[in-house]
Amino acid sequence: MTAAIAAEGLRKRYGDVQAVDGVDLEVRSGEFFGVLGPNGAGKTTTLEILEGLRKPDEGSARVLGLSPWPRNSALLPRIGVQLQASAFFERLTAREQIVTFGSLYGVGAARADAMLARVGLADSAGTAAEKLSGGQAQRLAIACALVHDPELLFLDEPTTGLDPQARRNLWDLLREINAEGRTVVLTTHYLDEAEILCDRVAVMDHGRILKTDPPATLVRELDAPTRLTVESGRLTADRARELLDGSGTRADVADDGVTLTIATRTPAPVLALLAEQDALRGLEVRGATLEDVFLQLTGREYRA
Ligand SMILES: Nc1ncnc2c1ncn2[C@@H]1O[C@H](COP(=O)(O)OP(=O)(O)OP(=O)(O)O)[C@@H](O)[C@H]1O
Repeated sequence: MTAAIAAEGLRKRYGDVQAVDGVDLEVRSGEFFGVLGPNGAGKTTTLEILEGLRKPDEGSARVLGLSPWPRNSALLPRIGVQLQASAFFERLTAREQIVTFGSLYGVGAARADAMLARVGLADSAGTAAEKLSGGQAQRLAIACALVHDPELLFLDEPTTGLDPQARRNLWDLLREINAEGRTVVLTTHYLDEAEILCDRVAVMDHGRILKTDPPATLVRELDAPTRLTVESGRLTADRARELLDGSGTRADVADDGVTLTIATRTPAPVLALLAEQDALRGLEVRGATLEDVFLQLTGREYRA
């Protein structure tokens, strides 16, 4: 199968800032691919190069088998780029926005209406774009990016600033768009978003991709212990250690006076012990997450 995107050695510098510093990237056709990194990691610049909006200083890219730079008129109808909500035309309603975008691609009003319904905005068709909520504006931006039925959709931080419910609703929409067979490339600085949505994630920091893998593989390869936490008080850390040692269970035990934390690679006997000691109050079990992956790859805590 041909790759939807193949890029090698991309570099882009703005003055003193090396925004993109040697990025290699391959996105498979039909994939939901995430570029994850903190602010300033170089995600947007990388996307802009792939979208044909910026010329890289170095490196080469093929998008749907074509070179995106110089701006390629054979490529533009095949890709959708989600604009920032601030890029809407002034004083047009939601429907007028999407009809206008559609007309740029020779798409009729019926398709524009269908897309409004598709993103759940049929009831807001007559609302001025600047009066839409944050989540609605993002949906309209996605509808505009899809109006010409592109094969490949680029989304730059589509859920930034949305409340949790609006984010979840948007995730459902993005999953559906991908399930229709479209390749989706998304940048995000939300670890949970990358973990939930993406088939594969490229972890990016300081202009470089540190690792690319399915989220579950990134987490599994860490081989991090499971953390079990319960309320302090029922079982002291010393007693927990003694009992765990006695049963040959390897674990690190800590108690900060509020929470007893037991980190172990064999959670089953630890759970059994906590149950035996009637010390399960407030139990939480937490495996490694992409946050731990980022910490391991960069040596720093993740700060979006
Ligand atoms: N047009 C520009 N001129 C100068 N510097 C820029 C420009 N665009 C981005 N930068 C700088 O390049 C670096 C990478 O920016 P970029 O926007 O690509 O990162 P990002 O990962 O998308 O971050 P964010 O999540 O904040 O958008 C940052 O240090 C940024 O300040």
